[in-house]
Amino acid sequence: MARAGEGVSVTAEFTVQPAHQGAPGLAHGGVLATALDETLGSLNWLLRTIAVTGRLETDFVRPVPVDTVLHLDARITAVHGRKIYSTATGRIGGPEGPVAVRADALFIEVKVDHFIDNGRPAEIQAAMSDPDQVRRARAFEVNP
Ligand SMILES: CCCCCCCCCC(=O)SCCNC(=O)CCNC(=O)[C@H](O)C(C)(C)COP(=O)(O)OP(=O)(O)OC[C@H]1O[C@@H](n2cnc3c(N)ncnc32)[C@H](O)[C@@H]1OP(=O)(O)O
Repeated sequence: MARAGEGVSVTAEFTVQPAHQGAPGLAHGGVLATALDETLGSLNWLLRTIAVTGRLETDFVRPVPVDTVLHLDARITAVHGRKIYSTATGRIGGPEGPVAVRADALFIEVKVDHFIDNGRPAEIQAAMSDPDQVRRARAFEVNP
């Protein structure tokens, strides 16, 4: 669950589950990168822009144990043509706790055809025929 903040920003929390571990008892870096990517990606909804991740540069600053709540904070830093630049931090021990992960991202605006042309037809068809408008829109955002 992500919430709009001041300016073009969002905050979110992600709880590291046992299924997310890489080294014993610690979050896998790829899962943490996914949490950052998802939080950064939700910023584009505030701009009402359809965009995909072109570049995601991640710093892993501290190990994140299983059962930890990662407090995510993301904001847009610049928009230039189709390019949307954004940055995010993930803190542990609370929203003001130490930074465990951070990322800088570049999202590229695309037409909805990006998904229709490149996605698997069965999933595209299922998403497009969902009578719930909100679910239909969000189906393109995150895998169920
Ligand atoms: C309906 C709701 C949808 C919600 C989506 C939520 C997404 C969730 C987050 C994700 O995980 S998205 C999935 C992972 N990402 C991808 O699958 C993207 C795969 N890559 C592509 O499809 C294409 O590379 C891409 C659409 C990103 C760019 O191809 P284009 O041919 O449209 O762009 P082009 O090459 O013309 O580049 C446009 C500008 O962006 C720049 N650019 C593109 N990719 C870049 C890159 N990787 N690094 C730096 N710059 C990049 C490029 O230099 C150029 O800059 P300039 O305008 O200044 O010339």
